Amino acid sequence: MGHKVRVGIVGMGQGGTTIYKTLRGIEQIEIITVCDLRNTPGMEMAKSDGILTCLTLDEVLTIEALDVIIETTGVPNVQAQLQLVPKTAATIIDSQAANLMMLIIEDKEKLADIRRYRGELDAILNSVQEAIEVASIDGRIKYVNPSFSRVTSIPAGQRIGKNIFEESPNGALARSLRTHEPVFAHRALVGGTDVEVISNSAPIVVDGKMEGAVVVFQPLTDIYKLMEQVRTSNQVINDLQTRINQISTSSYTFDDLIGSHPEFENALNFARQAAKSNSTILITGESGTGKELFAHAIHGASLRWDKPFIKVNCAAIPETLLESEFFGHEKGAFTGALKTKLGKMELANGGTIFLDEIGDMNPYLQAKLLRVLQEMEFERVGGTQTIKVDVRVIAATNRNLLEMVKYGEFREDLYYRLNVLELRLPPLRKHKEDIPAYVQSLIVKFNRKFGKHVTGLTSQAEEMLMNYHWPGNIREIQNVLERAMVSVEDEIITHKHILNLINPQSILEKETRDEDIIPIEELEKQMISKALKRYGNTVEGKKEAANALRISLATLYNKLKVMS
Ligand SMILES: Nc1ncnc2c1ncn2[C@@H]1O[C@H](COP(=O)(O)OP(=O)(O)OP(=O)(O)O)[C@@H](O)[C@H]1O
Repeated sequence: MGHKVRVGIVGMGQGGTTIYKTLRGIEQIEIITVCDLRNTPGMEMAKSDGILTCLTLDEVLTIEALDVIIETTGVPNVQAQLQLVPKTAATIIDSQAANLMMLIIEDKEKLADIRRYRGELDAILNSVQEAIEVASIDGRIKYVNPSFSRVTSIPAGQRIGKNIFEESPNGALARSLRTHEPVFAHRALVGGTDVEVISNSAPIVVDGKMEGAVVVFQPLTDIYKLMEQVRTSNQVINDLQTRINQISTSSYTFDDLIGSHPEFENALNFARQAAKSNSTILITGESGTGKELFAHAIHGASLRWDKPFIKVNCAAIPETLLESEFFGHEKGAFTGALKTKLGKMELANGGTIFLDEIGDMNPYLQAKLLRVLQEMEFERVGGTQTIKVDVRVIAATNRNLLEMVKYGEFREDLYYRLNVLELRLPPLRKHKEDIPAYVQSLIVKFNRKFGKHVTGLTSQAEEMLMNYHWPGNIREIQNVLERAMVSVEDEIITHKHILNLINPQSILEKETRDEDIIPIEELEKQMISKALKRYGNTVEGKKEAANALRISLATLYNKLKVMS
């Protein structure tokens, strides 16, 4: 390689600086000096590059062996002085020639800029998921990005050069070209394909003149996929929410149980003992005697207190769902089983499952439950994997299971499995002495709820409550008190507030005490109304009532006719 061309630049304004910047990147050129009487940014730059800087042309001219001096000042004096430099010493490029040089350089720089933009744009267009297509104002397709080909399966080569008015005359792009307006959320098939897309298009305007248009679109399937993902995520959130709701660590303790009558005390003591063991407990008692409350308290006092307490109301779940409620199901186990779902048994793992209304469980499930109680293992509906759990079972019922066993309505083996420890809760009428304490606690509770200041009840009202039969037990006394508290205006509840709230028929029933002898006919009436109260006045209820009374349904209807 020959020797480098040694250059000096006179005038380091904008032009000189541009020339400087360009020349310094060229390997065959060595910039020896730059010159300007002002300290321009170009001078600064050269200084920091380690180039000799001069303030006057004279200084430049003292430097020997410059091959070329580029003059960019355009100042006549300077030009004149330079003309005197002998051609053999250095070639002078004057300001005109330098201007020309600058124009060429600037153009080259612009081109480089454009190339850079183009590179960036290509990278963007190639990386977006959306399909992009550009057409010129006459409809000629000029560009499609790779996503366009992915979405439509049309290779770029088969699309570019064609006319959009022929290919997709009703698409958003053609429409924007026709109307000169943007188009939003246009749903259509991409021309010649069955790909449904949703597109947005806009005119391309250069210097106020529309030169073409661009369309951006996504296949609906992509959007559906996204929606599907959103739906699945929502499902997960919902599942977790229900799980959180289901997993209630029990909220009641033995301290919440009011009552000091010996019969109630016995139940309490028994329950406290039972809480310490892991044995299955069967809680029996009429409706509203506090079976659920006891179950909570037992769990709360057991070693499992910090683990889940899961309640299943065996009567409330439709029979078809009961099995999946209990054992969960695998995805696709049946129509509608879109996701794998954990059953209550799995949710209760480590804790306690409370099987309320166990007497209402269907025979098929009774058999399944028996196996779970024996082995503590089961399979999800539609699943093959055996799942092992450690769950304490507390069951409750207001029905006479032993009797149901006798009549084949409840599995005997299951009954004995459940009835390891039996906690019998006395009906309220058996521990009436506890009524004043209940009432007092309810008054406190409802004062808070209704913002009242009731202090108690008259002795006549209290006597009325004591004499009542309370078929609905504590739940009923709660309802009666709540309604009385709504109507009371003073601080004392009187018998008038209560009179209409309790069922006089029950007082009548109460009056025939156990030891009284009453006419058989009367007893029959009482038994029939008791049975109907228990099973309900519906056709189904009457069937069950007839069953329990051991008479045919027809006989029951006859007797009811006579009674009314
Ligand atoms: N000993 C008690 N002290 C205070 N409140 C009680 C007591 N027993 C029950 N209760 C309250 O009485 C209501 C009924 O109790 P719970 O739901 O436990 O009865 P249950 O026997 O499970 O009834 P069912 O068989 O109808 O489901 C609840 O509001 C409960 O808090």
